[in-house]
Amino acid sequence: MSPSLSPFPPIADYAFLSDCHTGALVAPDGSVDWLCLPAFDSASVFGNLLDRGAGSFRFGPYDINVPTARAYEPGTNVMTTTWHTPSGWLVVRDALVMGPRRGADVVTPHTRPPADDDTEHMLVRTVECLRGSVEVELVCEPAFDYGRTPATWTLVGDDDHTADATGAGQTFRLSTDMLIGIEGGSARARHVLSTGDTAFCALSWSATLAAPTDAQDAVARVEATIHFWRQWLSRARVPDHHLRPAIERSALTIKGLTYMPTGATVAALTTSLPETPGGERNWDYRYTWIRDTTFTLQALHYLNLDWEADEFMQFVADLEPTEDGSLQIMYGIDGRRDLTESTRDELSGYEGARPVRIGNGAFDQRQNDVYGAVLDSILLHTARSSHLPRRLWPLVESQATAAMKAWREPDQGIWEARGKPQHYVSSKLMGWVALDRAAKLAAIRDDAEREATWRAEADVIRADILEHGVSDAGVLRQHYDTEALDASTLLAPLFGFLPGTDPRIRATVEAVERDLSENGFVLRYRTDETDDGLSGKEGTFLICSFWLVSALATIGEMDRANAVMERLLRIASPLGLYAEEFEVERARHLGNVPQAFSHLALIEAAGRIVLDDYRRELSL
Ligand SMILES: OC[C@H]1O[C@H](O[C@H]2O[C@H](CO)[C@@H](O)[C@H](O)[C@H]2O)[C@H](O)[C@@H](O)[C@@H]1O
Repeated sequence: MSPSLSPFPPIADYAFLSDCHTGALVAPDGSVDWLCLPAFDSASVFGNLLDRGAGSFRFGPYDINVPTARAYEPGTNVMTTTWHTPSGWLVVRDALVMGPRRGADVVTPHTRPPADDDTEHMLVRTVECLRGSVEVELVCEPAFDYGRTPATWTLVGDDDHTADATGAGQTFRLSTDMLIGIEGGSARARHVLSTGDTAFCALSWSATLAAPTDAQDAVARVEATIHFWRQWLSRARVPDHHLRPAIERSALTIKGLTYMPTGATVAALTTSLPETPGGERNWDYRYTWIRDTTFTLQALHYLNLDWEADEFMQFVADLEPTEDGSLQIMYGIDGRRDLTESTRDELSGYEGARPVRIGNGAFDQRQNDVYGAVLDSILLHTARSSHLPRRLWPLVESQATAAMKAWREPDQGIWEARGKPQHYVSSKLMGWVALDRAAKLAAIRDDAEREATWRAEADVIRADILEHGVSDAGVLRQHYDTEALDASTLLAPLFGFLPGTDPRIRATVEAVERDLSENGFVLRYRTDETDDGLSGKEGTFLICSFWLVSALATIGEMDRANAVMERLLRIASPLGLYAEEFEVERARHLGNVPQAFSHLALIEAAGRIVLDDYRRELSL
């Protein structure tokens, strides 16, 4: 389907709202095209993102679809859309409501703020007419269970201001100060506002279905949400630098991808936004990857948001391991282990990209980097809090033991290739990270015996990589049986496997920059050189481009690092968001959005540019 004729808005045009239980995507025309209830990984009730008949909720001026301006309320995940129509001006504000923060503002990084779980399970949309007179419309057309079940509407009370939508065993309530009419599966309202008039609508899905009583109440809830996000952000230490707005938007996005009840984070808000336009590289990212989340923790620690990271450590410590004692590579946001993948073949997919996948078949893959990711986080946690919590020690032992057993084996690698297992260099180097960090943790515990065992194994892994994983040109390669490049080898300097002064690191960074880049954006690998078990060429991978910034900083090439960073800032979405990939030819975002990987790597890259030494700042 030609993008110019596509009924689907570009991926980068969506605004992201979150209440840290679920999130919504709002299209420029004021339509909520993605919302899963009650949690990130629940079935969608508004799924227009993946099929134009799978549910939407529009609120905005009647007959005008292109807004004048869209922006987040500064320092928040609350959206403001300004509309200029032939007859006047409107401002709409959209928020997934967070309740007021009670108690004193907490300043120490390790103290959990009080009453933080104040989500109201409610989407509130307010409108004010600034000048003239404008007709506002509301069209709420849910389709439960990823579009399978249209809503049955029931008016509540006798004033036509409240209606319940039911389907697939779920009910939510629509409340508004406009008069609701029911037409089949949709609830509709239209109302003319004049200068100074306000109106609101709200969807609520908590057990009580409590809703705002009037527009003033609705505005107060939006204000409370603004206050919540600003208070949250005020606790982050963000460098005073021109990168500050990008760091702040990334911090707010990462927090917005966190599931508050457990502290787990989702890799992205969405499922099945294609990595290859019209292709099969469509994945469900609404789960918690150990790798993605432990990388996120680094970013949170860097921002001084240690208690957020502490929550996740508790989540990891409580996870149910597999039969051999190791962790899965990913879990549900509630800690569940089974994420069996299925397809929803009745959905068209975004711009025809099929299949739409629910669940993720990678959940039981062998990916040997995961032990290093966990142990690096535990060391970071220990360094930041100046002690190694006793309940984490069994995890250190089990992950180090698993890494000792696993590192010699081939695996699916950090990119979760669905092809033949290989001896991926980045998996081996994360194996080195696992045993290096385990040895350091044993030293902190005065356990000389384990320290010596784990250090000796780390040395063996390092020697193995340097013998089998380096090409004749002195460049780290993708796996032991190929000359192909892979951007994940940039992790070598970022995790301290070799220093930036080592010629092999310089050669690797420069090879990726020169041979794995398109117009300065980095591919994770070349799909024509790598059998990942899938068809189609993908876009450049944004985390890899941010890694290049960080890696260039480690080899002292600050001008080049800055140049790549500035290029990356220029391709951010108009609201400062990043999807997973960027297609250079058409200058568009691809893949799931917003993607934690991209935002957390932005924070690390910014940290390395601003500080020159990110890990020193992390006290490692
Ligand atoms: O490319 C194939 C794989 O793509 C997805 O994995 C990617 O996303 C993960 C979550 O951010 C990330 O941890 C991984 O490194 C990426 O390659 C997908 O989830 C996999 O099922 C798929 O095989």
